[in-house]
Amino acid sequence: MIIAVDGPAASGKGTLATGLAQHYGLPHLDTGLLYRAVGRAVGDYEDLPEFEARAIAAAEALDAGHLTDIAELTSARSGVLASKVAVIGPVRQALFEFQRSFATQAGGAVLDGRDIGTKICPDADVKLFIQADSKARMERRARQLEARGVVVDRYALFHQIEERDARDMLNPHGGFYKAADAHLLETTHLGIEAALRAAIAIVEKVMALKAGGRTSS
Ligand SMILES: Nc1ncnc2c1ncn2[C@@H]1O[C@H](COP(=O)(O)OP(=O)(O)OP(=O)(O)O)[C@@H](O)[C@H]1O
Ligand SMILES: Nc1ccn([C@@H]2O[C@H](COP(=O)(O)O)[C@@H](O)[C@H]2O)c(=O)n1
Repeated sequence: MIIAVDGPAASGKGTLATGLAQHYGLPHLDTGLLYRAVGRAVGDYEDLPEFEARAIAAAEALDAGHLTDIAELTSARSGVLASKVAVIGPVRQALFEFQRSFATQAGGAVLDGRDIGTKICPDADVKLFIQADSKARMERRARQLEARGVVVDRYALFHQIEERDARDMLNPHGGFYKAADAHLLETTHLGIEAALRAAIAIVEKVMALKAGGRTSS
C-alpha cells in the first residue's frame, strides 16, 4: 500500500505520516528533507549565479547519507533554502527518481510532501491532503522550535510560513495542490492523536471500498 500525505508547511503531515507508517508497518519518507538537504548543500551560494547549477549537482548526488543532522535540516533557514531549490526543474527531476524508488519498494510506503499525490505517486492507494490555518501552523512550528531552545519571533515566523507557501503554490515545476482523488483532512482544531485517528479512519475506508471494487474521494 502506498499512502501519499501532502500539505503546507507545519500542517502536521510529517507527524501523521510517521504515525501512519508505524500503524501499518510501512517505511516512511519525509520528502521535504530531500529539498532541505539540497538547500543546505548550496546555502552559501544563495545570492550567486552558480546557485542553480550547484543545486542541480547536489540533487543529482543526493543519497540517504545526506539526510542526517535533522535539527539543522529542519531549521527555518533550511526550509527557506529548500523552497528556493524546489523551483529548479532539474532539481525536482533528480529528486523524483529518489522518491519513486522509495515509493515503489516491495510492500509499500508512506511519503509526505507537497506533490506526492499529484506527481510522485499519482497511483497511490490512499491520498491525504492535510490542512490547518496559517496561525495554527505558525503556533505549532513556534512550539516545535522553542522546545529545541530556539528563540522565536512569531510575527516573522508567520510571514516566513506564508511566503514559503506562496512560493510553493506558484512553483511552475511543482504540483502543490490537492489531487482530485485526495481526501482533505482539516486539523486546525484537532490534536495529534485525534488527527491520526481521523487519518487512519480515512485509510481504512478507502481500502475497504477498494477491496469491494469501489472508489471514493
Ligand atoms: N494536529 C496537531 N496538533 C498540534 N500540534 C501538531 C499537530 N500535528 C503536528 N503537530 C506539531 O506541529 C509541529 C509540526 O509538525 P510536522 O513537522 O509534522 O509538520 P509538517 O507539515 O511535516 O512540517 P514541514 O512541512 O514544515 O516539515 C510538530 O511539533 C508536531 O508535533
Ligand atoms: N515533495 C516536496 C517536499 C518539499 N518541497 C519543498 O521543500 C520545502 C521544505 O519542505 P517541508 O515539507 O520540510 O516543509 C517546501 O517548502 C517545498 O518548497 C517540495 O517542493 N516538494
